[in-house]
Amino acid sequence: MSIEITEADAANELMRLAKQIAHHDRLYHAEDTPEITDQEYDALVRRNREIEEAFPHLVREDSPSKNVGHAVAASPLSKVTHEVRMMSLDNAFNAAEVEEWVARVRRFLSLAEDAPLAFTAEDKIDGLSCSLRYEKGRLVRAATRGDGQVGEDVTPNVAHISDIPQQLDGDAPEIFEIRGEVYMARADFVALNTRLMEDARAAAEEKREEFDPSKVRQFANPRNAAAGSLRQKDAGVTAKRPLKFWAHGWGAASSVPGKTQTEMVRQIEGWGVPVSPLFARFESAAEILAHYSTISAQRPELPYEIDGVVYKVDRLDYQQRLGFVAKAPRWALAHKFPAERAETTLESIDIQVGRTGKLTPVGRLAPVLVGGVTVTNVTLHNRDEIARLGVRPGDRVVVQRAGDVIPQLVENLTREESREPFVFPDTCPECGSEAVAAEGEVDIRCTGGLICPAQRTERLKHFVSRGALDIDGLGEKTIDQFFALGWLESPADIFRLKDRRDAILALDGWKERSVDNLLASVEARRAPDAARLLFGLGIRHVGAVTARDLMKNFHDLPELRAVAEQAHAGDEDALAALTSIDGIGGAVVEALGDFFHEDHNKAVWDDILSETSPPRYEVETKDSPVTGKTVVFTGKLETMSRDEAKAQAERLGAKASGSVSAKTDLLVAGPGAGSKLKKAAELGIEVVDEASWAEIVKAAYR
Ligand SMILES: NC(=O)c1ccc[n+]([C@@H]2O[C@H](COP(=O)([O-])OP(=O)(O)OC[C@H]3O[C@@H](n4cnc5c(N)ncnc54)[C@H](O)[C@@H]3O)[C@@H](O)[C@H]2O)c1
Ligand SMILES: [Zn+2]
Repeated sequence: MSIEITEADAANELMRLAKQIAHHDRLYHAEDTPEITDQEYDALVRRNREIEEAFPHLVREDSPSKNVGHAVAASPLSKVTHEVRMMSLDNAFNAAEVEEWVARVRRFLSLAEDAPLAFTAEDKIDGLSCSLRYEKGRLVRAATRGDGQVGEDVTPNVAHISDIPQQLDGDAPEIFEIRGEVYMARADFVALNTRLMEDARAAAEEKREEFDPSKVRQFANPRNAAAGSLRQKDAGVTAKRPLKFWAHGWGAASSVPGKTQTEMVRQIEGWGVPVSPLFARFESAAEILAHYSTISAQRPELPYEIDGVVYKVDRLDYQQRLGFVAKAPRWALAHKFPAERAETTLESIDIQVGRTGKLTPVGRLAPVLVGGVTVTNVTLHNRDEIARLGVRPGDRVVVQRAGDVIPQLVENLTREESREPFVFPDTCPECGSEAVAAEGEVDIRCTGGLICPAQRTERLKHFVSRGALDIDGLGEKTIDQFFALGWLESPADIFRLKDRRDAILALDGWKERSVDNLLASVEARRAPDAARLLFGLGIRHVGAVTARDLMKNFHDLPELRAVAEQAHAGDEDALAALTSIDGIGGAVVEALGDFFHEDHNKAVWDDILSETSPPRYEVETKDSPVTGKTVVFTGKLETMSRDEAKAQAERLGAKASGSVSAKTDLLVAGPGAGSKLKKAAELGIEVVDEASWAEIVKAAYR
């Protein structure tokens, strides 16, 4: 993602993000009462990272990218300084990011592409990190991570966690600090919340007070429950909470009895400390990604919550060489499950005006990570959709994004019938023209047409696009810039850019060659294809195919306009001339009539035709065995659309018809052909399949 902000804005935003993230770190790590979801938090962290990557010299001393967790200064528990700093993990949200990490590791170690490189992979349990210091195999101190340097002493508390042995089995080194996660199983978490509620109810009854369930403090998730239960001044409270533990690493150690992560994890297990049952060793990126899929499939059935899979480079000498960046090891990566649904705040509803004048409401969201990408906007489609969801700025909403699908707003969590609904504007926010919905349509459109700036730039972009005039070198940014300079008031101005050669050259980023190339591609369209030009005007209902159908019948643009205007004025013959064309119906006739009814459209049209001279439109035909014959297509075509097949037939000088009759010469039948195929057989008409048809077409062009 590229960041498009000025340096001053970047510095400001980094300052704001540092404050915001520190605030949420405190609520989450120190108080176990997060105010925003993890997806919203992760989006803030991502944004911070992206800006820092774009402006490395602006990275702050107090940058969230350098800090782990939260300082424990205010904690009532005693403090423990970690001998070896406790770290966080870098995140990946998709396979590509994992592969990038593997490639980075290989580059760092200068490993050849085929050199062996093994990894471990295990589920990332959602609890809180805990360090257990064993001396001569005896547990002497347990501590939370805190800010990575200083944590809280929870030695008396872990005495109540049966997964944590007071004495290790077998031979342990002089000093060995086991690190892992204290967590709460899902069922225990649910039971705990239920018990907290019941206890509060009983207490209220005893005191003969009114019971208000909304005042009872319950835990938001098992992670917060585990943290809140472990970090208790009174270890007696911890004793009543069903906490568990598993190990995933180590810190200070007088000796390390293994050469790989795998050997070490098995050793720790051998000392009687649980490790993940899903821990395994793999030989490649593909294999760890496969394990990720296996674990994500099992996730719903696991008795505890996990939020991803952790990969580590297996060889400890490699880990040593890779070392650390900022706050995480280079040799490990957390591949997080991207939440496909996330909660956030709808901050405002903006109305955007499209090329055809359609007013589209866009929801601006507090940034949130959904499906692994930061989402800040969501389309609200139209007025009806806003009414259906009952959304207004300020509402808490659920956003969903699966795969590459664009994000959708699927639910409003703040539905209160009493509040005033959002009022959809009845004027265009761009030009102030009236905005109306046509009979029976849900979409609301600006009636400003080519005088509406939103429609003008969008129409210009469409005008030069591939399917229309196809002018190289006039990209969206250039159009926006030229438009802002007042150089592109109407499409015809494109053909007058040659008079601004020096002015363009004076702009940033333009060189003699690029200006000459641009002007040359404009000149190459002085005699444009009439159907493409017509399509380029962006008249409603006149798409590329319709534009071609119209031009095939009227051959030049002034003739088309004359007929359209006559039809609009009520001329029956003109109307019939239009509607007798295959594929042209009332909507097209009405749209053309409306277009030529507006003076500003007529002016644009005349202007374009004064700058260009499209040659008479003729469908160029090729000689072939089907020239002059009638062809019918039926069944499913696999390599082309029905429209394309018909266009091919026309270029070969054949007539494409929709029904089989005695006049039919050839039937092209794809799979699923039914009655037409039967009729052709009865009439003794030649039948070929799609492949043979393609051969006929190819032969004609040889
Ligand atoms: N909602 C909020 O306001 C808020 C605020 C702060 C943090 N958070 C959440 O907390 C997380 C960030 O915290 P973090 O910095 O501890 O990072 P993290 O939890 O994403 O990853 C680092 C931790 O993962 C743990 N872990 C679990 N399984 C592991 C394994 N197999 N191997 C190694 N480590 C393993 C370790 O304890 C390690 O410290 C994010 O998920 C974030 O969304 C939320
Ligand atoms: Zn408008």
